[in-house]
Amino acid sequence: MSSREQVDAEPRGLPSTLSILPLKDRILLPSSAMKLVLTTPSALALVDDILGAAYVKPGTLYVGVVPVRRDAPPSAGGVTSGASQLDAESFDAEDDADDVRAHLHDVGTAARIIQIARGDRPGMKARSIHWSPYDRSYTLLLEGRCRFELNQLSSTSPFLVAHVRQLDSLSTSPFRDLGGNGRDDGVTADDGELGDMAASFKENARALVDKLEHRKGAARRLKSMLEQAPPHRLADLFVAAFEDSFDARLELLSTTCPKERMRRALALVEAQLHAATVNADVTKKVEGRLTKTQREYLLRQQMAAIREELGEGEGAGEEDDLEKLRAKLLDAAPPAEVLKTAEAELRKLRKMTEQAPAYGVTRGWIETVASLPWSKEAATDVTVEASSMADARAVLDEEHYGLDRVKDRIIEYLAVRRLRPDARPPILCFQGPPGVGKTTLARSIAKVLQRPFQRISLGGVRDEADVRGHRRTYIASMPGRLIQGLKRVGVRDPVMLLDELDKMGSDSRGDPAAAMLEVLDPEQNHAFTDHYMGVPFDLSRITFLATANDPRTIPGPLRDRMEMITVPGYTDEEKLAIACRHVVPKVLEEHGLLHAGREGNNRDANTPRLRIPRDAVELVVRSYTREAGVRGLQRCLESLCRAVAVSVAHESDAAAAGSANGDGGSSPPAALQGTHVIPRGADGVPEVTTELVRAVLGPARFDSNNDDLKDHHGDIPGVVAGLSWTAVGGDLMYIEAAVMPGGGTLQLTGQLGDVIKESALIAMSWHGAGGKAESSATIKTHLAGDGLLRGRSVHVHLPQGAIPKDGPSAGVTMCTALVSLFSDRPARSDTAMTGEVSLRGLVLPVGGVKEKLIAAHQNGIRRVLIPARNVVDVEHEVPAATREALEIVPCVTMADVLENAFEGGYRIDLPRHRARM
Ligand SMILES: Nc1ncnc2c1ncn2[C@@H]1O[C@H](COP(=O)(O)OP(=O)(O)OP(=O)(O)O)[C@@H](O)[C@H]1O
Repeated sequence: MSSREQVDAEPRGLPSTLSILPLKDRILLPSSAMKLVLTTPSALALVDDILGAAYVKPGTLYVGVVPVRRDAPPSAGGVTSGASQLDAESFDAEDDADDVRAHLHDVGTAARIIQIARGDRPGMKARSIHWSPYDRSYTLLLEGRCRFELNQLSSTSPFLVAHVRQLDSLSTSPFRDLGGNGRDDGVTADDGELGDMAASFKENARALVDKLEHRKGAARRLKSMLEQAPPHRLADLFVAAFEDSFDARLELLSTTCPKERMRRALALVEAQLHAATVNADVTKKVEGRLTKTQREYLLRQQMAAIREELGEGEGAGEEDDLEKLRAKLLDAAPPAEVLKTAEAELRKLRKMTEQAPAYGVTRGWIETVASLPWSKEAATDVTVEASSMADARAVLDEEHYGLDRVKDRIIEYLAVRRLRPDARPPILCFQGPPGVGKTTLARSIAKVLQRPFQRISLGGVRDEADVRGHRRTYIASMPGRLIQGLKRVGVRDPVMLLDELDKMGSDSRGDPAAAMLEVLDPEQNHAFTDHYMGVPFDLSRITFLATANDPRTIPGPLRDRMEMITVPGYTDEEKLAIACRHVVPKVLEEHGLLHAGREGNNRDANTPRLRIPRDAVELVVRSYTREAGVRGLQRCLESLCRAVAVSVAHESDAAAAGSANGDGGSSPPAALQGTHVIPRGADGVPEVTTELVRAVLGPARFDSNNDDLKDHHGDIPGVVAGLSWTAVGGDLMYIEAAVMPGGGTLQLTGQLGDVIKESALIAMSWHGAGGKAESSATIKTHLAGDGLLRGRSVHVHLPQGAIPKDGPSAGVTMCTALVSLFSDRPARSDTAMTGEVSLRGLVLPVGGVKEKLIAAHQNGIRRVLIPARNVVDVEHEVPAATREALEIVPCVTMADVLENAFEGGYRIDLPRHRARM
């Protein structure tokens, strides 16, 4: 603003002519103020005229503000910031005063000019080159003082001037002289009817202002104004403050009778009060009910609606998303009952905000339902065709070496499935030591059945919720492993392997085995209800298989539901064959040691970049692994591959750089070579020699020459070779017995389970006479009678204390060790034994004979004493090479064992030799 002038003087009455400011779309009421920014030529001329007057007469301080009729030409009226006005020049130049008058209303407001400020035209650039006299503006602050009737226009240029007739009193200013009385309209403050109406109006207005007080700061000011204003001003004051609509204001402006005005204002204030009361009540109620999240939701919805209105379309995004989810849900085609529940949840979701805690939970649940294979099945529902039985066998043979009996059993299983496709197949459980191919056999079955394969690992599962899921109310709850597996596999009829079923435990968090019972029970599993899902899923189309290392630890009821198939451990020869045919190619491929295709060196695809000859594998089998399966062997071969990889990778680099000299061209530089120099065969291909095996794997881990007990046990009474079965397969184990100072007790050491401890007690109490009634000479009575137990105890130790041992099959070995101890005769060094012993000296059959005999064979044992009833297993299970290498002696009683355990036989009556301490 370049200048500012304060114009201030009080007039006594309105002059008969007034300069007129036509105003479009807005109405200035008496008793209210208005700011106008004037930019049109006529308005500028009007203000110029006021300012240019040498003597400012009181009458010139007024302008007449007259509303423009709605039907005036649209071009009429120049809009400026914060104000709109009619530009008199915008009327057709030909129009005479009467035409211009016709566009204006009959009643206007005489306004006192409170302030005039000069400025640039809004939107003008400060340094405009083409300045025009109109590139400027005036800002007027006007105060409405009284109504006037607009008569003829006396001039239309350069601005409008009109003859006017004052309608209201001019003497009171609502802003300065609130207590004044208006006179000239013939109304007095004590006019009875107006006074009553004013009182009632004030009461309502007060109540209204109270209701609005907390929203509008101005309401408080208005309240005091209403209290003090004379009755005939009340209506104007109120409408100016509360009514924004042009029509309502125009109506009041046009109502010249003060009583009529008051009547209208009274109706208005009552209506406003009613609306405000209802509004306040509703708001109160709604606010009471709305939680913070709901309020957020409401606001978000409004925001979404606004965005939609603006065409930003983001509001539709979430809806689209939920629509997609619904489509996915319908696509999954769950049973009607499940669909109904899911749809209900979806409806709930639509009413929630994304920030609500329940939103994620509900959405996660619906997504899980939508991604489960409720009706999707594997592409081929194979009931193995007659011709494909041979194919099935071929697949099994191709992927697994040996295991003929296991494969036979699998083929039988497949054949029954073909003949009775509708029957529920038995659940096969492959039991055996680790790394013997149980998992891969299950995979082969899936391949034969052409079904997707899914492995569910149950090792270490202690919580029922792992199987059956957590209820949705838990934080971070999710479905159990079964449902998760189904979600991953994507069909409802996969082959599902329950791996390591025996490693499932149970604790305070429930019994997962019980849940597993339901999964495997054909009577129940068609409606398996996961806690998280809360709706049943039909598991009956799944082909379940299971694996276990030690089936004894599978709970009885679960074991009864399955058919156990033993996958025995391998002999060294079998391991060698498996390694050469399956494991070596596999590890070479995994380490990038097969040529991918024709390369610069002209190698064919899949020719190895590393050769691992049979003697190297054999060395690994014999000296670096002691296991029933081939997992440790595989790990050793992988170590060898890694050691060679550096050299081969370097060779590749060199070949790429064009400096290679065939395969055997360049050796890695010293920095890369590490500690191993990789030898090459005659054709230049790197080769794993036995020396390299020793260099990479270190000293032999299982060198039998280091075993002192094995070397010397033939000389020591009380030390006997037993054959045991552990989770890693068969093993040869020396049991040592000695007499120690003590109180006549039996002491056992070597990480033993309960069953083996019982066997030791039985061995102690065993009737030395082989169960004959006439002899009561048990070992214990013998020891006591001989005075050997006086002040002494027997100590039996099973070496390799780090390995847990349990089971009854050490019974005969412990008896023999005690007899050897007390008879002071060493047992035969070439003989090992296994068998459970009864209290009366009978030798009972045991498990794991195949692994035990293999272990005996591998450890250079020549004779084995086994329970007579296990002979049949030997014929079925034990490889011919092992059978032929061993002298197998069946035993019925302990007498038979002792007869064969000592050089030159053994007579049953216990000798009274002192045992060596
Ligand atoms: N008879 C076999 N023929 C070919 N490969 C075999 C044979 N037995 C085992 N393997 C190989 O040994 C590896 C280990 O087998 P797998 O994982 O199936 O053992 P597992 O018995 O399931 O062991 P775990 O009890 O620890 O799960 C696999 O790579 C598999 O190919």
